[in-house]
Amino acid sequence: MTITPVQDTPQWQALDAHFREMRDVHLRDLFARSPDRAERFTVEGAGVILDYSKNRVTEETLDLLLTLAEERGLRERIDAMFRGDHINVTEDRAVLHTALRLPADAELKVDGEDVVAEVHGVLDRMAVFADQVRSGDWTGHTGRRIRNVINIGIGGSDLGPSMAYTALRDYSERSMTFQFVSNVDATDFAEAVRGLDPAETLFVISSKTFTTLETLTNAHTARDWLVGALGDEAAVAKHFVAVSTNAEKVSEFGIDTDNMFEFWDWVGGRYSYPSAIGLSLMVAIGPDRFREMLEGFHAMDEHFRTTPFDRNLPVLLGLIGIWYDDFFGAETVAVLPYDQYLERFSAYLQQLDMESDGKHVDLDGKPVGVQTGPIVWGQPGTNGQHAFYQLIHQGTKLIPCDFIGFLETLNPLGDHHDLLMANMFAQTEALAFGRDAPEPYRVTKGNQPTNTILCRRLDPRTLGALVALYEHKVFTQGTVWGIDSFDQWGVELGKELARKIIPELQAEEEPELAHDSSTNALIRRYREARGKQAG
Ligand SMILES: O=P(O)(O)OC[C@H]1O[C@H](O)[C@H](O)[C@@H](O)[C@@H]1O
Repeated sequence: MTITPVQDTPQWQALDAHFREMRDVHLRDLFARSPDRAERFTVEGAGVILDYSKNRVTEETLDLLLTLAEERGLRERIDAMFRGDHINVTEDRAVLHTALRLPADAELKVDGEDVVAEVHGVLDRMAVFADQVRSGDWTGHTGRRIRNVINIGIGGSDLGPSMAYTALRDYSERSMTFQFVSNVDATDFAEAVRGLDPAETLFVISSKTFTTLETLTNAHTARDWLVGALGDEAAVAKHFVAVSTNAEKVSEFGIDTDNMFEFWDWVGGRYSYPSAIGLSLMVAIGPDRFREMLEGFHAMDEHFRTTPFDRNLPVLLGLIGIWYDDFFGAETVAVLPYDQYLERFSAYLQQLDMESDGKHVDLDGKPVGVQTGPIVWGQPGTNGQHAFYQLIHQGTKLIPCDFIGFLETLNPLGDHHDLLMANMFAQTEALAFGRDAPEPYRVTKGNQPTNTILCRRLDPRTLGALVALYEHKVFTQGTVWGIDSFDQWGVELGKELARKIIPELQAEEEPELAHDSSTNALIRRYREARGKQAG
């Protein structure tokens, strides 16, 4: 494949010229010029409304960005992804998270396999298991019903289910507890199990590869905790289930593959929570709600696949992001949900976006000549307003923001929701238009761009649509940059070095250290303290 560096395309150069005309244009003027701007720059799809009018764009900007997307082959790439082509080139894999949410009567064959039948086969098994646990039919080793579910996993095998569980807590089984242990720091496990009765606790060991250091360490610790308390190795069968693509490693660990829920190498870790990786979530919210969530994902998938780009939410979100990232030089994007249930949403998006588009070479392996994926961050509103918003309003940086809000609340208490939403609307207004004042320190210059994303209410369907919106935004951007959004080689070096350092920390004899002087000294200092702690 030979891909033209994006900055060498005439469309990019046209955008560059246009940027020089646009960089000092104020949102005040853009709104003054066209009274129907909000109407023209609002689109809706899969139950999600996107008002992108408070962005520093004109119709011309959008035309240029849309032409760029077409020139970069976005249409063909979307079709290739949904078809199951091996678009993850460095790992030679299909990228088919969209197949996880196809309805049962859909058809998709990939590499000779009927993907839809496989997906629904696993979903049905998950549903049977989830119902058994929820109803108390699945009992622990001593016959007690399961009251606590702990998912052990990290990265994509943790962030999706934990974010979605938090987001959908209102729909979850309140008589049970759900926890997510990820960090290899023992504190994570120790605090999760504090006060829990092992006889009532189920561990879901989630790992695509089943080789991840953190997850296997936590899984072994969990097994020791459980077997130590119940006094019988056989207890593992009733208290451990696995979610993985790697049956061999699962049985090596000691989990019967009858208690394993499968997914496939065409599901990337950070795209995996609509697969069996969502098992703990399904136990929490029940199979019906889980399927509604998949319908929401699918609705946004279809919107992305079939809607013309000028009305396509993920495409617009992606292209507007590129406008700031590459032309205005914005380094970050803040995602600010005005809903407490979405408190983990930006942490989830960090992996989705930064692991996907944090790349320095294109599909041909040549250095990318432009900035790729942004730094994603954020906190739920209104908390952020009393913390970091000051910098967005009056600092020297350009920080594009996505505001996410809901027209209805799940907790209608007094006038809380009016106050919450008033704050959200006020922020986007203040950021766009600012305020003049005689004292320089009071001046708020405005012209800070925002997207407003509105949905009716936070339910499983809406959550699915929102996640898919961001998945496809990331894909749109990766396609324009010409990078592989589906590998993550950058995480390997640190893992390899850690594997080398572990025995150096643990060796009885002083090891020969061949790192740089800083790393050597840090290791020696740690060994010294470790020796003292042991002594
Ligand atoms: O699911 P696992 O195989 O345990 O992988 C867990 C995570 O670890 C890796 O380091 C990757 O960076 C992530 O993309 C992945 O989600």
